[in-house]
Amino acid sequence: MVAKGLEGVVALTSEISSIVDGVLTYRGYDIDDLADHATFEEVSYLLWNGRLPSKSELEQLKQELEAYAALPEQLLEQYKSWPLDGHPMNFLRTAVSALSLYDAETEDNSHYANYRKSVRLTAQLPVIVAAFARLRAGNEPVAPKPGLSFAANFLYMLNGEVPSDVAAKAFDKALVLHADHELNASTFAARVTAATLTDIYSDVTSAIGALKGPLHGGANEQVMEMLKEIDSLDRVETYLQAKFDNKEKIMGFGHRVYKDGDPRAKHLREMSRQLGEQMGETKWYEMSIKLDELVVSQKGILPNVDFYSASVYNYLGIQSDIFTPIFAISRITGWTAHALEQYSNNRLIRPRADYTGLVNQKYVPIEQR
Ligand SMILES: CC(=O)SCCNC(=O)CCNC(=O)[C@H](O)C(C)(C)COP(=O)(O)OP(=O)(O)OC[C@H]1O[C@@H](n2cnc3c(N)ncnc32)[C@H](O)[C@@H]1OP(=O)(O)O
Ligand SMILES: O=C([O-])CC(=O)C(=O)O
Repeated sequence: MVAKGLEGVVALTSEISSIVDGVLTYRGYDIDDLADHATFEEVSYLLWNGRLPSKSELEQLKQELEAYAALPEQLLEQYKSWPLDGHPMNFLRTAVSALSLYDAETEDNSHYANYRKSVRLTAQLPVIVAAFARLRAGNEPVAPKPGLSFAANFLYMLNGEVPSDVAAKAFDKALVLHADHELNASTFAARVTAATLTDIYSDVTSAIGALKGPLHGGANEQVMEMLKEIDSLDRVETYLQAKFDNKEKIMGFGHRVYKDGDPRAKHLREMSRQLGEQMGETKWYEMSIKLDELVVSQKGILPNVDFYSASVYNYLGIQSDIFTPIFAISRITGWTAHALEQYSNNRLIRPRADYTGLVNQKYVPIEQR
């Protein structure tokens, strides 16, 4: 029996995050609790180490994140010669792969070296994404500002201005909500890669490639494109009806594991409402609410994490093709925590396929074909 899409298959054990009866936990902490109280730096430490940091451990992590953020100067120079008109996820995937060439520890698969690389990658991903966004707009990259939180620093490097407290807090919460999610497709890709005992840059490169797809992390960008295409509240119904008639999927809805709703969506919905009100531009929030009500009432399918994150990032002034890279900036902590776990108790991941192709073929010389 083939489990198409591996639905319901338990492929491995993990102590990192769990989804049971619609409740998501990181290391045993309910996502609602973490979203309301924890910072992204604390959550990163939690995912990697299995416990919340003490004050001094958190301080040390913050210092490491600041110290590791600088990209190799040569690589930063090279970025300027790379094509900047492609998708930012292609740039990010290539940039992470290129980083492996500049790291003396790339081939060191000891736990401590891989832990250091996890922190380094977490520090460097936002720098890469912000540098890309600025270079393609014809601006010079902005170096990270010591003393800012991880979330505030990304917005600072992107826009060249220290963000408001409201924006930095909202972004921090979005990062917390996206940090890990059990055996989602990109994390599975990272673990399959790690299970060959290759290096952690390879694991993350695989994961970025998997996250980019519109059925996974790429959906947040598609949601914003949909909102922009609809563009006004009174067009939502007609737009949706046409989608339903054409049997097209509505981006940001549905989930392989959650059938009664994604616990992260309510936080993002509330953030979208608050940001919309604060900015005096509730249109994107109101359209999202209407889409949500109609998809739920007509199809019984609920919004996932990608749905309200789109309007949240849009309210924060971020361009829609940077949404999925932002997902990666957060999920890098989950990917690397899973890679560390995989290396610590490894077995090659190699399932079987049920062969349904031709049989008994005989080679025919090319002249006779
Ligand atoms: C961070 C994340 O990765 S969250 C997910 C982000 N992806 C999206 O938002 C893309 C839109 N959603 C989807 O494509 C799917 O719901 C997925 C990929 C998330 C889950 O896929 P699966 O578990 O394989 O469910 P599947 O695609 O088989 O859907 C089951 C049924 O619900 C329908 N359905 C699922 N999602 C949607 C949707 N967004 N819009 C309309 N119908 C949908 C399917 O058409 C299918 O109907 P059928 O049984 O009549 O054929
Ligand atoms: O778990 C999944 O299939 C997708 C998801 O929601 C995530 O990666 O956050």
